[in-house]
Amino acid sequence: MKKSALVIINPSSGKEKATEYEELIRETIQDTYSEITVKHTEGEGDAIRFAKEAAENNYDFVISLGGDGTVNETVNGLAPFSNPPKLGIIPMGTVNDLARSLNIPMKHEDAIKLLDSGTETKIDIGMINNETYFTNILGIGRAAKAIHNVDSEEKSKIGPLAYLKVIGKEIMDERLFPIKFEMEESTWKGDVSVVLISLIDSLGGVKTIVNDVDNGDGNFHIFAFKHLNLIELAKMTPSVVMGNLKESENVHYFKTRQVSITTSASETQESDIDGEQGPNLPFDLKVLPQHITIMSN
Ligand SMILES: Nc1ncnc2c1ncn2[C@@H]1O[C@H](COP(=O)(O)OP(=O)(O)OP(=O)(O)O)[C@@H](O)[C@H]1O
Repeated sequence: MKKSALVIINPSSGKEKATEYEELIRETIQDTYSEITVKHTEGEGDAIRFAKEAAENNYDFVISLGGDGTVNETVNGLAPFSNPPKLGIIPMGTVNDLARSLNIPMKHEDAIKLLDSGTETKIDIGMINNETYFTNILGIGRAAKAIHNVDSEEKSKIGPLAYLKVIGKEIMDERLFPIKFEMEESTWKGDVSVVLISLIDSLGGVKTIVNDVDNGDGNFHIFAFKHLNLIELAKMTPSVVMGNLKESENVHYFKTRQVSITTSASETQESDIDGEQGPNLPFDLKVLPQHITIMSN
């Protein structure tokens, strides 16, 4: 049967090298996909639109070339469909959290090979208020934003400590906010400094920071930090380096498929989704278990 693939390229990603790989992708998948369409994004929202059109037109495969922002947009185009096309990722950004968590090689030629010879892996998708989707991490609180702005050169030099440094700057002026989690299993409320809700085991490009999260286990992993001041950060460093953050005394940890998150009426809390600005609280979060199939390693 004739199969069709759409290649979405963000030409601005990865030092503008994305378009160079167009031909190699065609050669790699043309035996399986007789109809290959290539579309280049020009700005925000294009990758969402292209992926949505592909799903509406019953494409079999959508390939996303770009950083986490482009992949997140592609997923937002595919996720509303009950049986979306398979997804391929060629990581071209600086962080590439989802690709790292799926062992997709950072070397582009190797990642392209997987489009044909990789293993199909089903991943969970997080759904916010029935309209926004994420694959990696949702952050709430000021320090959450800082995490995604960690310098990539520093990350490769000093690993997870690069995060502590950036967060350290942000928390000189720590401000706690009230939060309430209403889960299927229980309700919890308290004052926190920052909340991270993860679907994957890689955070900001460092794969070990949350090392017991299995992408595809059907759960959100919620880390609510009581404090992010310098003393607590110093105490937490071993847990962060070892990837067992949930054992830290400074962290309230919850694992759940579904959660409503609210703050007090007088608070406005912004969020950060997969490295991009997300909506403000309140949230109704649901996991769509193993909803998207990705070619991985
Ligand atoms: N042709 C284009 N020129 C400039 N920007 C674009 C273009 N197409 C899409 N964009 C923008 O690129 C952003 C996504 O970039 P993405 O995160 O994928 O790559 P990156 O910034 O290289 O990666 P990273 O964030 O990992 O460093 C989106 O905000 C989108 O608006």
